[in-house]
Amino acid sequence: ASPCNRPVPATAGLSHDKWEIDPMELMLLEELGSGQFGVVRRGKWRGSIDVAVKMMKEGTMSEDDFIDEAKVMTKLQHQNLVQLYGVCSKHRPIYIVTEYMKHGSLLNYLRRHEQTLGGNVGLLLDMCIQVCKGMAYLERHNYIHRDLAARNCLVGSENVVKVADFGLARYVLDDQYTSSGGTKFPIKWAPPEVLNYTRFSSKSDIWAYGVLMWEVFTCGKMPYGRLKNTEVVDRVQRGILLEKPKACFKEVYDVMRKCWSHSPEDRPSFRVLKEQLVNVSKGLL
Ligand SMILES: CN(C)c1ccc2c(c1)CCN(c1cccc(-c3cc(Nc4ccc(C(=O)N5CCOCC5)cn4)c(=O)n(C)c3)c1CO)C2=O
Repeated sequence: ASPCNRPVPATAGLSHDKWEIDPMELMLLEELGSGQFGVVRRGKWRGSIDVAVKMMKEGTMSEDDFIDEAKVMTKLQHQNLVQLYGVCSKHRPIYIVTEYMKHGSLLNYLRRHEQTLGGNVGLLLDMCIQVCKGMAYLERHNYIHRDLAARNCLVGSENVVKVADFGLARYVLDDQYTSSGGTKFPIKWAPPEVLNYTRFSSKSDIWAYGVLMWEVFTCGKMPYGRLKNTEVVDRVQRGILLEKPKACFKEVYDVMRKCWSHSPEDRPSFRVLKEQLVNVSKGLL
């Protein structure tokens, strides 16, 4: 019974936020690298579950807004999305705890395995289709990634590819990253309406997805090579597109070009794109 002798509601204690992870249940292991928010380490949750733990560096993230959003993000569940398990928000720095992907970023994986991947168009196309499936799920849930690129996808065992860090761009405090004039803004993955009005949508994710396909079929080359951001903006505004990668069939390049239609309405949805890519894949193999 409670102090005032009123019966204790059966739900007491269960209201503990289920996206809140008890840091006592986490064992931190080696460092995996560092990103926008600071160091990320591998860890074990409840002794056996492999996790990655982002330890939020002070001043890098609008934490309260993120903690609110975390409730929504834990509900986004798909085999091609890196799962958010929860947050440790009762201490500072806060931790973001996600599924662990043992081969790291897709970009580094492509660069490291260019010799074996370069000739395997079927595998490259399959990686693109996996990312498309994850993005189609986000699109269905009206969730915009805002920074889709090979560097923000992760690779697990058996060439499983998953989309990571979706939606986090909204919580970055570094305006070099958030403003389109900033040095860290992903200009090379941005469509005209984002360059001009920072108007993000699932159709701006589609443009970025086209660039991701180009990254995959070039095994991790830098789009537009060493061109300066101002030169890339000028080309994109004038409708000059990335060239066809050598390893790429014309059908696949035609899909990329559709993703780079100048007006968002002319770009396909991820739902439509997935059907097209699966058909191309059946046709080629
Ligand atoms: C605002 N935006 C878009 C953000 C915000 C934060 C981040 C990112 C974007 C993307 C980068 N990033 C970040 C930083 C550091 C780690 C992770 C990161 C790295 C993982 N895995 C691995 C595994 C292995 C290796 C590795 O060392 N190697 C070398 C040997 O051969 C195998 C691979 C690296 N990472 C992993 O599973 N997660 C969930 C996150 C991540 C991804 O999460 C962030 O933390």
